[in-house]
Amino acid sequence: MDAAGGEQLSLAAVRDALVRLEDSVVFALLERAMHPRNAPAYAPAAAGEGRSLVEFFVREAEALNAKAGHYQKPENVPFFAQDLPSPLFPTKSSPKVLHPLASLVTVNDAIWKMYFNELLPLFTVDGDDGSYAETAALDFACLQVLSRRIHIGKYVAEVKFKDAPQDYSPLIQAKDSNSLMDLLTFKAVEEKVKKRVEKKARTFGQDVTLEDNAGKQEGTSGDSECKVDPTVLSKLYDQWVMPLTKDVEVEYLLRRLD
Ligand SMILES: C=C(O[C@@H]1C=C(C(=O)O)C=C[C@H]1O)C(=O)O
Repeated sequence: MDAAGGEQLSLAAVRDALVRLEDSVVFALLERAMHPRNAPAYAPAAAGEGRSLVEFFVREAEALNAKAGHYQKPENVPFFAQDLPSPLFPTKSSPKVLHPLASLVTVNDAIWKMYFNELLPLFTVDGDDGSYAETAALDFACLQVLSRRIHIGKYVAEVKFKDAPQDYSPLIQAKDSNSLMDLLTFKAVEEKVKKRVEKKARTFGQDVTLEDNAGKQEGTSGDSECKVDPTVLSKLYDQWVMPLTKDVEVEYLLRRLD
C-alpha cells in the first residue's frame, strides 16, 4: 500500500493512512446525505435483470475499475469479484509485503449488508428527489472507501505480526481467533479514532459563511446544523468499521503461517 510506506511498512505509517481515510469516509457520507433515501434506486428492476439500480451501478463500475487495474492492490477489494475483467493497461507491481493468501480475505458481504440495512437509514432522510443515478454513484463511493479502509486491516495485521511473531505465532497455530482478537486490539487507539471522526464530521459538515457568526466561535456549530449527525460517524466506527477491520486482521493472521 503506497500510502502506508511501501516496503517500509510500520504501524505508525499504516495508522496515518487510516487517519487520512477518515476524511474521505466523512466526505463520502456528507455527499450522500445531500440526497434523501431514494428508495427506487434499491428496488429490483426489470432493466437490471432483476437487480436494483445501485447493484447494477456497482457491478458496472467495478468492471471498469478492474479494467483500469484498481483491484491489483490488496486493499481494493471488489464487492462482486466473479467474472471481473482483467486489467487492460500495464500496472506497476507494488512491493509484495503481504502474505499471498491476503487476496482471500474479504468482508465485503458484511460491509454491503451493514451499509444498506443499518447505516443508510441513519444518515439519510426519508424521501425521493428523483436523483437515482447520482444516488447510486454516491453509494458506490461510500462503499468503496469503507471497504478500502477496512481491508487496510491486512497491512495492520502484517505489521503487528512482524513486530511480535513470538506472540502471534502460537495463537495462529492454535487457530485461537479470540486470543488473536484480544492481542491485536488497542482500546485507547479506538477511543481516539471515535472522538476524531466525530470531530471531523462536526467540522467538515458545517456551512462555511463569510458573515461573522455572532456569539459563535469557529467550529462550534450545533450538531443539528451539521449535514451528517457527528454521532453517526462515531457509531459507524465503533459498531462496524473498527470491528470489521479487526475481523480482517484476524482472518489475515489465521492464514499468515500457511
Ligand atoms: C487498526 C488497528 O487495529 C485495531 C483496530 C482499530 C481501528 O480499526 O481503527 C484501532 C485499534 C485496534 O484495536 C490499529 O491498531 O491501529
